[in-house]
Amino acid sequence: MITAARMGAVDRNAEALGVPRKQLMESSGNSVARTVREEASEGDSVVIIAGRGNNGGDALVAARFLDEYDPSIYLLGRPETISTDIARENWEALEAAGYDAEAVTDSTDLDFGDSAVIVDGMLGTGISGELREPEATAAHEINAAEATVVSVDVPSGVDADSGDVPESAVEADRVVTFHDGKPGLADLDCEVSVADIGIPAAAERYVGPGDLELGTPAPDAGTRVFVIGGGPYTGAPALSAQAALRSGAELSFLACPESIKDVLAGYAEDLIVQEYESDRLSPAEVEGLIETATKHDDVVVLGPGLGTADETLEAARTFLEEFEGPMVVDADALSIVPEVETDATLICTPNRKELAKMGGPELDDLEAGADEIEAFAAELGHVVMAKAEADVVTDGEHTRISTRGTPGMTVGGTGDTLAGIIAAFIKGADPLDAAAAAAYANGRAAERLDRGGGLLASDLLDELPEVIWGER
Ligand SMILES: NC(=O)C1=CN([C@@H]2O[C@H](COP(=O)(O)OP(=O)(O)OC[C@H]3O[C@@H](n4cnc5c(N)ncnc54)[C@H](O)[C@@H]3O)[C@@H](O)[C@H]2O)[C@@H](O)CC1
Ligand SMILES: [K+]
Repeated sequence: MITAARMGAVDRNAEALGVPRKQLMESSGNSVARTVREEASEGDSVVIIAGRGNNGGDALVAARFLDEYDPSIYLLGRPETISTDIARENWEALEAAGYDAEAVTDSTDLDFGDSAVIVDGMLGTGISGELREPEATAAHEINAAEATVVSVDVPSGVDADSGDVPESAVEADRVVTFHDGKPGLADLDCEVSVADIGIPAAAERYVGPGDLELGTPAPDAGTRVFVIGGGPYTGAPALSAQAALRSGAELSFLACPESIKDVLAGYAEDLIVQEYESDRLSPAEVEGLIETATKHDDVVVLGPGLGTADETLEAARTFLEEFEGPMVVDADALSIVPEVETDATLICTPNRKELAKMGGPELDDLEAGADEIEAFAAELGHVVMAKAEADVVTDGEHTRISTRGTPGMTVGGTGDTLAGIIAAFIKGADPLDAAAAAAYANGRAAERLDRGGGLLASDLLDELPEVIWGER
């Protein structure tokens, strides 16, 4: 099953792989025509009703594959208002080739005659709200006709994600949906078939610009990120906190020992540093940290630079068990995740060594071991983002791989920037989508900068907004 938003992302990834939407539209139209041929007999008449979006574009393509029925083609609305280039090009192709194609603005002009099959290509996944005119009346007429109704992708009006069926929606006999099943079609009382339209498997498997678009939050998401890190180290938490800001977080707070407060604050004036008394994180601090994070509805990054002192790990464990909000767990805090019982959403970001230390698979090649990582995430009950040349991100059910990035990223600190980006992306999002988008952004930032060697994690910071808002 695939949601409309994810479908849009996969479709964009396909385009980046060299399979443009217009090519997919050609396959979609062809597969609709195949179903029409199953329903129509020789000499039957076929009517095609196209809306002004890509759903209509699919239907217009189908017309070219149905010459044997000499179909009557209706476009709902004026051709100038067709909303996408590829749909318009398919309309113009029909006109140029002399098809019986007519634009109607008043649906009462539709004439189905004694048609055997009506193709409903009015609205697909781009619908919002109740059907408007001329679609509403057209749907009414379609439902009143005797013909077999073949709907393109979804019966027009039905919400492909939620399954909401407004009263005005088309009642289909058959639906030809594309690439994968849609959750909103599961309960419909009609025959639904899934057509393979030639989207490469890599468009789902490997993160691309579509994942970035899907996983990037709205600019007004208002996320406050709270990095709990530092003690023995200072660079790591500062990189995470700054990466979160560069990725759209509204505020980045850092909790750290008093002894390093000035060092952290000195890295950037944008960081807000909240100190605690002891030299490293210890159980005494936990209650106060949870209170702060809960009060501000924070996304927490736990781990960067914390060190592995027993009392620190004890404190991290209590934090993980008691804080209920979303958390990115990195570095030293990772090893305790398997022992922790929590309903909170954790995104764990281990490298190869940390993955093994968590009890996960020992792998040289993460991509080759993606299934094992997926099984480990399922057992763990959290999202795992395993980092190496290829990053494997999985929620235990679905797995995506990021091959973005450069060899220069083996430099220290690029995992800390990644943790900060995930934190900025995660609020209200599907954690898998957020993590996949973050991996893409971090890797792309490096790709844009790479001059062969000498990359610094801090170089990525400036580049992140260019990638996230420039390329999405
Ligand atoms: N995403 C993909 O990978 C692919 C999508 N394809 C097709 O593209 C469709 C989605 O296309 P679009 O995003 O252009 O959207 P649609 O074609 O579903 O609808 C967009 C049009 O409907 C109008 N509209 C929206 N709400 C309305 C309402 N309540 N009443 C009347 N009109 C309304 C809009 O103004 C716009 O003109 C899919 O359903 C599918 O058929 C295929 O071409 C193949 C690949
Ligand atoms: K439709």
